Amino acid sequence: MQILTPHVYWAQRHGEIYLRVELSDAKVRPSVHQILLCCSTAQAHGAKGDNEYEFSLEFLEPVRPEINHKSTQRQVDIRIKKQEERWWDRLTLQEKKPVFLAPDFDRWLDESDAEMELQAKEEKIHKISVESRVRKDPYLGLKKGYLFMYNLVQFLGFSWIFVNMTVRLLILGQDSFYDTFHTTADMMYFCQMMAVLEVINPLLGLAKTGFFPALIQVAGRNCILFVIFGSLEEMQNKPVIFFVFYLWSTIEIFRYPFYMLACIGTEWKLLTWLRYSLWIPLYPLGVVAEAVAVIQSLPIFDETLLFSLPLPAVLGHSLSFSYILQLYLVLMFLGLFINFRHLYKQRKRRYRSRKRKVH
Ligand SMILES: CCCCCCCCCCCCC[C@@H](O)CC(=O)SCCNC(=O)CCNC(=O)[C@H](O)C(C)(C)COP(=O)(O)OP(=O)(O)OC[C@H]1O[C@@H](n2cnc3c(N)ncnc32)[C@H](O)[C@@H]1OP(=O)(O)O
Repeated sequence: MQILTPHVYWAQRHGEIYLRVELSDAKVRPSVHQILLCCSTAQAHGAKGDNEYEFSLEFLEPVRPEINHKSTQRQVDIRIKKQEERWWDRLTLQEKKPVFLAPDFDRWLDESDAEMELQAKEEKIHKISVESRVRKDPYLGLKKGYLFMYNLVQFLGFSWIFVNMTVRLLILGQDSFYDTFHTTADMMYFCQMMAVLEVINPLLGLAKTGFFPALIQVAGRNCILFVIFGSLEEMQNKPVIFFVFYLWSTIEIFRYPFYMLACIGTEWKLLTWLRYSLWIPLYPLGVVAEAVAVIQSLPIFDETLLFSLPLPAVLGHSLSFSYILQLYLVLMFLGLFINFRHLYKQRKRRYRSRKRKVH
């Protein structure tokens, strides 16, 4: 029986060499020593029938001694690890390619494609490790359950306010503006007191909300609700309350259900779009409405001297709370800027990562 040389096809990745030997039903005896691969196959079926086949390759750079090989009915697949993870310019030490060797176009990648493949593999491994770390959290179910209930309660509260105001507007028209506070304030107090949890949640690692944006949001609204509307009876029948409450509840009836779905790993595209788009007109309108409320309250604080700070006689009797509110007016627009930027980034991040997932 004569010894023949089989056709060998090759491809590489940064860390590995793939060889495919076109022989069927081969019993392979491969051995690799630093850079020399000797491969003999006993009694294989090749193009010239049953024969003994043999080939050897002197690799461009050192490889690891372990060889992974698998014979199938059609071919022999050999995988060899490179000693150093590096892209090779060619397979063999000799510049001239042996005649039995050819590229394996089924596996062939050029260097940049292989890099992208490597990157995709690393990203997949990273994702799996993050997911398994998250899965390891024994309280995950409890945390999600708590957040789900919190969001549900807020959704119901704000929906009640929104529906109540809408129905009253449809029935009473503009007259409904004047008693918004008396009909909805209790529920708004409840929802906004609960909203303090939105500042605490990120501190406890329960939600991924930004701490400062949440603080600005909750502190800003509660200042308007409790200090301006709650403590000044003269403000409580002003139409501005209608606009403030309506703008607040309009965003919340979309934001909380969006979070509820996130807690159970679901998403509705339209709801996501509304959560990440409605704030664009609503936020500035909300700040303007709140600013109008603050401006309307200034003379009332001056008159009633409520919350005024006592001063030494040489400086006058007291400092009206309206001065603090004027400073707050400036802070409001600073808060608007910070949160607008935050929400803009959240929107961009959301749509950028969604686009990437599609490809
Ligand atoms: C230091 C003293 C400060 C004094 C401040 C003085 C200045 C005050 C100025 C204040 C101006 C306020 C004006 C305002 O009251 C006017 C209005 O509200 S008008 C109505 C329109 N308003 C809005 O649209 C704002 C609504 N509010 C918000 O969007 C949030 O409160 C805000 C904190 C601003 C942003 O939210 P967040 O950072 O949470 O963004 P995301 O929604 O993208 O969430 C990020 C990820 O966290 C997950 N998450 C968040 N919360 C929950 C939750 N409760 N349950 C479950 N999951 C939650 C969310 O799913 C996101 O996860 P992922 O990234 O995986 O998608």
